[in-house]
Amino acid sequence: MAGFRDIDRALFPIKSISSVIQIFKHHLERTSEPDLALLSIIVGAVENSLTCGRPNAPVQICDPVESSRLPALEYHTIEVLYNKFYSIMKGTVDVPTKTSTGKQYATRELVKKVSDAVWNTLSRSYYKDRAHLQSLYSYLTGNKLDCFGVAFAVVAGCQALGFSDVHLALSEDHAWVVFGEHSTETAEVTWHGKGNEDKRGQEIGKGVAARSWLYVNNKPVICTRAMEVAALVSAINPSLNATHDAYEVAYLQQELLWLLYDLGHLAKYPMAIGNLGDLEEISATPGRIPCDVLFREAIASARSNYDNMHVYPYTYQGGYFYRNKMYKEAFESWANASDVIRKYNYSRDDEEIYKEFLEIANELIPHIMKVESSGFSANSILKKPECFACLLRFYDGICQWEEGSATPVLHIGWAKPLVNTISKFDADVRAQVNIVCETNEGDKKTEQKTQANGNTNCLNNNNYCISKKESRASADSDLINAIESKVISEENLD
Ligand SMILES: FC(F)(F)Cc1cc2c(N3CCN(c4nnc(C(F)(F)F)s4)CC3)ncnc2s1
Repeated sequence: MAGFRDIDRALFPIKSISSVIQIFKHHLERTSEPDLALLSIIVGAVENSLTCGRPNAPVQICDPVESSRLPALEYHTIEVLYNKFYSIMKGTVDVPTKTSTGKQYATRELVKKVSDAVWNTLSRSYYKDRAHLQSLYSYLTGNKLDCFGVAFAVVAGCQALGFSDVHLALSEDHAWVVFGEHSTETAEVTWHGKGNEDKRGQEIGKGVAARSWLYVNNKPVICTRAMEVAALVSAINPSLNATHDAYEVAYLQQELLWLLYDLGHLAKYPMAIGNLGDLEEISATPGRIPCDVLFREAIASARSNYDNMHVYPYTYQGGYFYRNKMYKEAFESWANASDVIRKYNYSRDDEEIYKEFLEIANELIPHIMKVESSGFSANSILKKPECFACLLRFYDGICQWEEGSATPVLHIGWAKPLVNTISKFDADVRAQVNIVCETNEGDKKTEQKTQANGNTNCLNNNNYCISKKESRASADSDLINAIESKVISEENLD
């Protein structure tokens, strides 16, 4: 059992962010296995003291990184919690003594027992989506964990019991574990969403559930120990309240993410790179690559490691472009996000990404239209056929997401902003967009059409065609007719 090393002790009492970073550096660079429980307790304690601490404590105006802005974190405090975690795990799981053959692999029963040990020590009822419930500090001092926190606690518990084969598997909105000699076994260990029966102990569905975004088409992030450290660092939540972040906690998270980035542990973790990009946009670190490069690296990682089945890398990038008024680029990112979601069937477990697309379609794009149509600049996106093409690709992806799904996606609330948006583009701009339809035997391909006047725009050619009759149909009237007829039929249903 890893536990405290002398060098960790030497860094206590923890009085500054930089000593927390030193402990992580030590665990990542000079140990065989970073101790997940120890690191989670430490950052949980720091986050708690700076975000949930005594509200009327005297706020010292000083450099939070080096000074004693942190209430001193005593070694003893951490040690008590660490030993408590270890005894909970040791107590509820009768681990067979090390077999003569040495390496022992976890079994489904063992994983389920550890999940039960965590599950049965959570307090009865609490608001599961609250902030600061992700760490072992929250678990050990308040018996509260969010859904990610339970999965993380199970992996940390298995590590404490000596099962180094149990690792965290992460989709964009769920977490589970892999284990066994070849890490091919999978098990649910936590709940997902509201009002869903948990499936703890079961293996990850291969059937219809696997086609939903929630399980990212069996392309989850499979963590190494160091990537599990990256997950706990990503889960650090600097928010003080709805409008303010605790500066020191955000700084700690940003520095730890750069430490992990430099060691190569974010290379296969697109969301962690996106988190770092968000932090860099807020407060750029001198001498570091700019945030827009990080968002592009996250996309490249998802494309090369996860068969481009992840949506968030594109919505991280789209959000960045939107906040920086780079609307043409934002449309491109959102169309690319839509090209990912079109490959899935929509299921009831996919609410989180549904809300993401709904906000883009019904809040962000209408806001851009309003802003752009108030100005008269010739440079307006309303004059750009490639912007219109991206919007059609964006909406088309959502339509195809719905096709073949048991649950509908679109409803009248989508149609009004959609029609309003499309009608903001003049007919001569719209007519410059070519929809290249797939011939029946064609496979999915991207056709790059070159316009008479030289600008190119493309629509990923998928099996959703707006008009089969001719490949140069002016798309929008068919699309609007199609949507209006759907809306009318829906209204008749109501
Ligand atoms: F484990 C679960 F169940 F919590 C699933 C995970 C979520 C998540 C994450 N997130 C979720 C996505 N997220 C986003 N923040 N902004 C996003 C975007 F919409 F701008 F793209 S996506 C915050 C960080 N960041 C690192 N790792 C993970 S693992």
